[in-house]
Amino acid sequence: MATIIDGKQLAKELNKQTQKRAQELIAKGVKPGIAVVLVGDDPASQIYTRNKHRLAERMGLKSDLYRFPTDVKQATVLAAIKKLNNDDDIDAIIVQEPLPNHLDAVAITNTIRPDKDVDGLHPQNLGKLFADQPGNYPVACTPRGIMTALRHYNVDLTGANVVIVGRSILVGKPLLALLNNANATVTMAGRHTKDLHRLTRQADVLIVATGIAHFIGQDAVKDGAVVIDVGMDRLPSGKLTGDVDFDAVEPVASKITPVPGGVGPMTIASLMAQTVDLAEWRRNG
Ligand SMILES: Nc1nc(=O)c2c([nH]1)NC[C@@H]1CN(c3ccc(C(=O)N[C@@H](CCC(=O)O)C(=O)O)cc3)C=[N+]21
Repeated sequence: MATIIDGKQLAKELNKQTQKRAQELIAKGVKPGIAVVLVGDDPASQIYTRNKHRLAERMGLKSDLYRFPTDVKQATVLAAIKKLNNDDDIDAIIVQEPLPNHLDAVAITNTIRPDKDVDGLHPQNLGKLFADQPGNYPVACTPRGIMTALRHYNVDLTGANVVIVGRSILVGKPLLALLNNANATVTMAGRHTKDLHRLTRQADVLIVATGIAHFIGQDAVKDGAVVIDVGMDRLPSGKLTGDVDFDAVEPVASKITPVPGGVGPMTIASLMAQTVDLAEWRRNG
């Protein structure tokens, strides 16, 4: 029987603190603002966009959505970002991933002002993270939320064997840096990894971000492992599920995140916290 890592509850506590910090800023005449650029109709992005907008409004933050059709031109997206870069009411800019193939995602990312880059995707922010530089800079919200959850549930990372399955710039790569900076021994795996299950069975902490429903079953998990599921997948029935077969893995894990109610709410709570951080940092350094 594993301890369930209750991301929903933990997010609630974090959101309370963020709301308090936001209210203090608002009292000083600064209303933290977030702008979301959404292209097309990716289902995970739609869940994310809806939930974060709802929470931002509840916290009294400014939350703007810029929605474009799938066939939008590169120049239109770049112009929207440049306008947001110069808008003093906007502290945080998100460009939802995935972007359609005809858009140049690298050029788009590089256009976002680093001090408004709430996803921590700009090479300047990623570079600081990989160099473990001190100081204030944004870090991708899902990795930030996962680190908060691991800390809260007293998962000892020093010397731990951590295996990350999934190498995306939004989840896997920043997690690699954060965990490495926390003295874990990190292995990055992906679809090309040979004998993947033999590798995942060695993990003290297994983090899965593949986007493939129930990719990890009981045979892929070591007894007593901590299992973090970043997946946000739909079963043919339409039900929301994760990359981990929760019912099969929960009996062998020591701690495990559910989907929904695990990493997702922590991502959104981290996004709100980091939006307030950016509002403070941009004004006070
Ligand atoms: N630039 C960028 N940054 C992202 O962080 C990003 C992105 N693009 N594109 C899409 C994915 C997906 N994502 C989610 C975050 C939270 C939930 C979430 O709140 N999940 C709830 C779902 C509850 C419900 O069903 O509404 C839960 O897990 O409990 C979902 C999805 C962030 N992403």
